[in-house]
Amino acid sequence: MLTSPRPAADATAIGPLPSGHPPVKPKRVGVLLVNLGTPDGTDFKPMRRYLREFLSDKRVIEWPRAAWYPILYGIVLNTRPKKSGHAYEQIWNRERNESPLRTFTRSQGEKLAKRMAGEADVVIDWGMRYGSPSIAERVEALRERGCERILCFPLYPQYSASTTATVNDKFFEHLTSLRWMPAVRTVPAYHDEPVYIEALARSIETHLASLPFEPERVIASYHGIPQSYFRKGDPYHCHCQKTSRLVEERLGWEKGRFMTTFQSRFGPEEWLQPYTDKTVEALAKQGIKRIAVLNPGFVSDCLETLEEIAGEAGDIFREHGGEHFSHIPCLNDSEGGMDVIEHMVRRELGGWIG
Ligand SMILES: C=CC1=C(C)c2cc3[nH]c(cc4nc(cc5[nH]c(cc1n2)c(C)c5CCC(=O)O)C(CCC(=O)O)=C4C)c(C)c3C=C
Ligand SMILES: [Fe+2]
Ligand SMILES: [Fe+2]
Repeated sequence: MLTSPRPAADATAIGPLPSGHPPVKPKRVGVLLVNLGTPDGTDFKPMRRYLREFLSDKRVIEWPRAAWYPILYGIVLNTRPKKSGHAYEQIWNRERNESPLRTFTRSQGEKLAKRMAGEADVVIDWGMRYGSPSIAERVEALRERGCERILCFPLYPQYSASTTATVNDKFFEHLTSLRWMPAVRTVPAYHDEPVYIEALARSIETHLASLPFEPERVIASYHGIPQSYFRKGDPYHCHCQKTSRLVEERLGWEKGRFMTTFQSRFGPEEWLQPYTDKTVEALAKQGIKRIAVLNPGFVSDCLETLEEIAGEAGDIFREHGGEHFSHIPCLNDSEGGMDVIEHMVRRELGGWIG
């Protein structure tokens, strides 16, 4: 729990309380940053617990339960925890014994609290859709501090039902259990916000300037979703394309140097294309020797960016004749990244603060 240093409002301002009255708390405004989630450890048990919660979510896997559960419980949860645990081991933050996603999310919360320190009675907290700290736990912690208004911020620049909506679902689900429900708001997608586009463009320029080579192609690789979700009306694909178009316009490069792809296929369906791994392979085969890849859809580096892109995609590129591969880090808790988070929070708190 991260609080601005201003003293709390005077809780006794309403006068003496009748006996048996529950304690009166100072009125505060809470901000809850929520990212996807992460296992508590890389061993089979915590991995299975996390994957079970994640892959049981109907917003993530939309197949009928009667078809999906036999596969989930019969195959996926017996095989994937070991494989994923091994992948997480490659990127695990051993100092804190946690995944990078949790480390970055915590740091974003702490840095946001410092940036909001001038605001009276604003409390910043963070949680995860799957695993810990849970949304319910952190909403309760905010209410304990007197937050009668809560802004829930799903940390996804591009909206998808499989990410943004499921965070909001879980948030609202907890509210249904409360007698005294806080007033709530949720932060919308910000795929085309100028502050976000500028932060991405600058992170690309800064990173490229630090490289000993000049990439012939720079690829914006987004997490994919099944094409069927897109056909049912999920705006995610359009949000990704718009982010890429705006970044490309801002960079002002020659046409064709900046590309957009989709990574992390899961299951037998067709996912959004072009696929990142296939594109990287094709570029290497075409004789392209130098590329850089960024992940604009991820607010923090995580398994999908550090292992799948910085690791695997780099290997694929080199195996097929590429020579220089560089991963451009996510905005994480950088100044530019924090500018984006602070901008969105201040805008969405309009009328609640200041
Ligand atoms: C049908 C399956 C999946 C959909 C749809 C999906 C959408 C989606 N996911 C992210 C962001 C992240 N996904 C992460 C891991 C991950 N995603 C899926 C499946 C779907 N994702 C799986 C099976 C996994 C786990 C991989 C494993 O452990 O084996 C992560 C990484 C979490 C971490 O701790 O590092 C993120 C982040 C987005 C943005 C998205 C749709 C827009
Ligand atoms: Fe995912
Ligand atoms: Fe589209």
